[in-house]
Order: sequence, then structure tokens, then C-alpha cells
Amino acid sequence: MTAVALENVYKIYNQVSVVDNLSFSIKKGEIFGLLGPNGAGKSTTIKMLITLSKPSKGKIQIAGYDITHHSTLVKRNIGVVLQQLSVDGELSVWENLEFHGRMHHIPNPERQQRINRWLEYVALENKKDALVKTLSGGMKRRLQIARALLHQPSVLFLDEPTVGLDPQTRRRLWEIIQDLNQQGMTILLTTHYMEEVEFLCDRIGIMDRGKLIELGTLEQFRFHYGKAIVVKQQGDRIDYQFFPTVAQANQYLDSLPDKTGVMVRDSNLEDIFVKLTGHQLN
Ligand SMILES: Nc1ncnc2c1ncn2[C@@H]1O[C@H](COP(=O)(O)OP(=O)(O)OP(=O)(O)O)[C@@H](O)[C@H]1O
Repeated sequence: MTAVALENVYKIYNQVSVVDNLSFSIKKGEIFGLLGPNGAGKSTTIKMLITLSKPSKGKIQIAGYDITHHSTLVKRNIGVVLQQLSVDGELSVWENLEFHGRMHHIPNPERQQRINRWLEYVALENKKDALVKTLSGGMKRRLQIARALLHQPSVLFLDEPTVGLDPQTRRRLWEIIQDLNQQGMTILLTTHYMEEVEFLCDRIGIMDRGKLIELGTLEQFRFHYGKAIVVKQQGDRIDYQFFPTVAQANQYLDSLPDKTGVMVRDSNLEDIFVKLTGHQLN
């Protein structure tokens, strides 16, 4: 079953298509990673998917509902964690969740049960009365996740969920994301961290200049572009050359008269991303 479907979607600002004829779909239960250099159009795409912005052209369906004609039903079915922290720092953890629960018309005592359940899930139960502005970055992000889950969505959108977090906190969030997925949640995430995509995502879409330039699994990408890479340091420059297998890459290496600064290794997502977009993610 399809959880998210985009068909020939455009977003046009000042006659420029910042999202340019985008079509792809995400299956129910998938973790899908949307990658792209700065300005590729990922955030604009997410904003359309979560009904914050209307497509200029094209069709988007979430959980079977058209975002233009059934935006209320779409909102009921999605959870959203955006890049910029959207929790209110002057309110307590509980007040933030209470407010969200009321917005979604979740009646009591169900609302309190859900607040307690998700606070426990993200290990913030002992921070219930703390003002949000006193929480660490990782805690705020976990609170955002708890809030996004409160109304029991079927699709979760995470726009750079671990940006600015230390490696340990990032790992903890990865565990939460994986666990939610194992409970059946469909997840779309954007990130600049390649290892995050390699670790979490079932499929990857790569965007550049508003267009989807590649779509598939990491294994499919590696099969297509080459499973091995020869890295050549030439002065300040590093050249990369893909080969179908490590054996073929080694054969090429052996044939070189001068092997100084040359090495063979397995290709990874970052190599493929750089080859496709000419950009290194930072
Ligand atoms: N409201 C707007 N008006 C005009 N142009 C916009 C608007 N919002 C975004 N853009 C442009 O659309 C393009 C895509 O931006 P977007 O934020 O979607 O990229 P992104 O892939 O999310 O980048 P990043 O990784 O930096 O977050 C950029 O060139 C941006 O300047």
C-alpha cells in the first residue's frame, strides 16, 4: 500500500521551479530518505507534503487523501518534526503536549494517557513540569517527536531530525526512529548525514535543483554506479573512479605504473551523492 504519492509536482516561485516535476511514492512501513544539496528543494517538498504550502501544479496523496481536497484528513494522519524547533520554550513540557492534544481534539482522560505514554517513550517523564527553554537540544527534539506522535499519525515527517545533536543523542534518536518504524510507522526524513541514511533508510531519493535525479536502495545505487572506488590523490585534488567490483578496481590499480596516493575501497552513499550532484554534503 502507498503511504505517500507525488505526481508531477511543481512549486514555482518567481517563475522558477524550485520543485520541478517531482514524482515518487513511499510504501506503507518504509523509511524513505530525501537527500540533496542545499537549495535542492527538500524543505519545499516537505512543506507541500505537510500542507503548509500548496503545490503550484501536480497531485499529492497522503494515506490515500489528496492534500488539496482533504487537508484536514491529511493533517490527522501526519506527524511533523521540522528543522526549526517549533515547541514553545516558555511553556512546560506537559503544557506543550496538552496544547497539541487539545488542538487535535483528543478528549480526556485519553489525552493524559497518551501524553504520559509518549513522554515515557522518549524518556522525558521526569521533565514533565520543566520549562522547554531549560531542556537540552536532544530533549527538545525528543519532545517534538512525542508531540508529533500524540495524535497517532500513520506517516511521520522528519526534516533534519538530528541536526546539531551530539553523536550519542543522534544514535538514541535513530533507535527511536527505527522502533517507531517497527511499530508500523511510515517515515520520510531529510538529512545531511550520509551515515544516517545508510543506517536508517530503506530507500533513498536524491534531489538536485528541484528534480529527483535518483531513486532506489543503497544496494541498487552501488550496483548501478559501482561497488568499488579507486581514490587518487593528485596534489590538492582527489579523483574518484567507480568500478563494478573490488577485484576490477584492484586490477586497474595493479596496472598503474605509479601507485602513489592511490587506494581502493568499497563505494558508499557519499561517493554516489558527490558523483551525481557534484556537491559534498556538509
Ligand atoms: N518562499 C520562497 N520564495 C522564493 N524562493 C524560495 C522560497 N522558499 C524556498 N525558496 C527557494 O527554493 C529553493 C529550494 O529551497 P529549499 O529550502 O526547499 O531547499 P532544501 O533542499 O531544503 O535546502 P537545505 O538543505 O538548505 O534546507 C531555494 O533556492 C530557495 O531559495
